[in-house]
Amino acid sequence: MKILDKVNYPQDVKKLNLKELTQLAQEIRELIIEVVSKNGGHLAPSLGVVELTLALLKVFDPAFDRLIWDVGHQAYAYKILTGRKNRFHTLRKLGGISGFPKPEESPFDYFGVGHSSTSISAALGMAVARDLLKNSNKVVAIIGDGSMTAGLSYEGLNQAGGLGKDLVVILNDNEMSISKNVGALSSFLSRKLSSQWMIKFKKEVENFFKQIPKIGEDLLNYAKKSEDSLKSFFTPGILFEAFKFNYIGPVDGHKLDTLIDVFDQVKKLDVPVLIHVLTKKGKGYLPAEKNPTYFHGVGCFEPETGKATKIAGCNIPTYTEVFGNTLCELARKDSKIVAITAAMPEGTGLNKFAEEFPDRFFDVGICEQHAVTFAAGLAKEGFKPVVAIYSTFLQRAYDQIVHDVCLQNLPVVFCLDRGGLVGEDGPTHHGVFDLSYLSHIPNLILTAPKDEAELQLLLYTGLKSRRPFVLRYPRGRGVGVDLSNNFQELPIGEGELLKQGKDALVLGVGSRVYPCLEALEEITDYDVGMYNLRFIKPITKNLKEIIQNYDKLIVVEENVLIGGAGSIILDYLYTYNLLDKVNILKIGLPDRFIEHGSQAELRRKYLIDKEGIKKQILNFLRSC
Ligand SMILES: Cc1ncc(C[n+]2csc(CCOP(=O)(O)OP(=O)(O)O)c2C)c(N)n1
Ligand SMILES: CC(=O)[C@@H](O)[C@H](O)COP(=O)(O)O
Ligand SMILES: [Mg+2]
Repeated sequence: MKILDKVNYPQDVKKLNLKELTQLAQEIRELIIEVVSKNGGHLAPSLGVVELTLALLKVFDPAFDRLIWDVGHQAYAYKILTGRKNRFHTLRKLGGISGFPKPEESPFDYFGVGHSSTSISAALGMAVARDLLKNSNKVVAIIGDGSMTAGLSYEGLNQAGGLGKDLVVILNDNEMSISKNVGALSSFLSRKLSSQWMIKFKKEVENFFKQIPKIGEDLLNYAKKSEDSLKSFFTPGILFEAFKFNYIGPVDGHKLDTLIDVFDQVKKLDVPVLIHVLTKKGKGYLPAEKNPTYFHGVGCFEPETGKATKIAGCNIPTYTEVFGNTLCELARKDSKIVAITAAMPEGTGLNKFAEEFPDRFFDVGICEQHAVTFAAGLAKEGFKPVVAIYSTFLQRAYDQIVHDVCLQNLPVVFCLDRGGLVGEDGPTHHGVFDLSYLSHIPNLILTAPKDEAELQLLLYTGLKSRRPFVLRYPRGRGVGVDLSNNFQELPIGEGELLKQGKDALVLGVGSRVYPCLEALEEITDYDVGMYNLRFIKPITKNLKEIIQNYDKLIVVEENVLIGGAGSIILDYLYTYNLLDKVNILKIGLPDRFIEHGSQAELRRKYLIDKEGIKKQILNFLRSC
């Protein structure tokens, strides 16, 4: 019988002895590999913290203590052991369990996460609340070394140390972000002292002092007393002790007995403690251990080999690939082009640029705010920075876009991948707000290519414009059009009429243009025109002429309706006193957080796929 068969909740874990826990770790890994090989997901991060999770649940009680995972992409074992073992096969499926801790899903998921580096601040808030309420629960934040590169983490550490609160921070250090971790902190953290080195060093110091006549013994005793401070000078402890955290570590994150002992000791303390745990990303599954970057967030694969189970016959490039290749092509002819990512070179497609132009590529770590202002500094000096950050993660750098780039009208090009519904990552990751949070910023040019070829032209245009310029494009493959090989600038603020029609005009945005065209092909009762609204800002300057013959307009976008392209068109009609002459339908996403599921399922459910668009257009035209 499997140990896992008799384990459903943390209280079941507490009953297990070391041997049973070790067996359970193996069984949990097998379950995670089996399910993720079918559903996709964050395999390597989750495999790396199985022992850490077991030790946490052995010592702490998540029904009483607050356990806050940072990002939460590594919490699969935690989900399995907190009542969701029997639903784990629904991971990231529409209607299934989320790939991230989600309070609506379980009380054990105490705080919602998905964007990195929030755990320490949230945990500190809970610790302060606990003390104000005179409660006695422990509060534990579990944060990775990559997430520790974000400034927000230090804001939390700083206040926590200042307040001196009873707070536990567990630093899960696997020396990896998605790619190899970057920055001074990463190299500082990996200054791990091998115990052999320390023992040899101490022996030599002892022998040295013993040779000193008369005072040697006293010096040796003094040295022994100061050994701890000497040691902390060499270990990363010195950094965290500067924040008034009591540093413990580094601890082997796969040795269950050690972890349980350390957690038991720490549980008795009532001061800020940081436990530095060393783990291996992908632990226990060789393909993931060998390639933790690929297996950080992976699609379906064959468990036996780790090989991706490819979607048959699909060789259309992704928007990401087209962006990365095109930027390399442009950078070969323009040495002023530099590229910036916030810890996501592979995800944004900048990995090829990094290989070809290592001196002009910058991975700043999970530091989106810094990335934007760093780009502004480069732009100020005449460079042409391209900042590639997912739409959802750029939300974190809103003020830097306003204050450091647009107000100074600096030529920074922002490439927002994952613009629109992203699918299985769900509400924390859907890039469905960018048209709303960017379109009101003065000086900013905001665009959405209808296909991968237009992405190339807009990227070229953006770099030529020497203006703050945004391209937003969807997760996934292009539509399969031929790519451009001779770039020409697109006129700023001009869209393109794709189809004549006399009864109504559809204004499509980005990824929705082709589904709109396909929908119009099936609408035979009406003669509906189609316009590609490739510039959301500045709105098409001759729009008045374009729409003057229509009394019905339909705007279609993969963005929330509030503040999106449809709102901008409404403002436009209001400004030119056209509101009473035109009936307008806005098709987009509702004022709510969209759940996880496949991109196709979600687009279908929220009526922004071809069928949904067709249905909404017909209902609208019939009602007019
Ligand atoms: C604000 C933000 N930027 C980027 C990401 C994308 N992201 C998710 S996990 C991750 C790396 C996290 O590294 P680490 O904290 O060390 O966790 P590990 O995967 O190594 O367990 C990144 C960059 C994110 N979730 N949030
Ligand atoms: C956990 C996290 O935030 C990233 O791993 C994200 O899931 C990557 O998304 P893509 O899979 O779209 O690159
Ligand atoms: Mg890491």
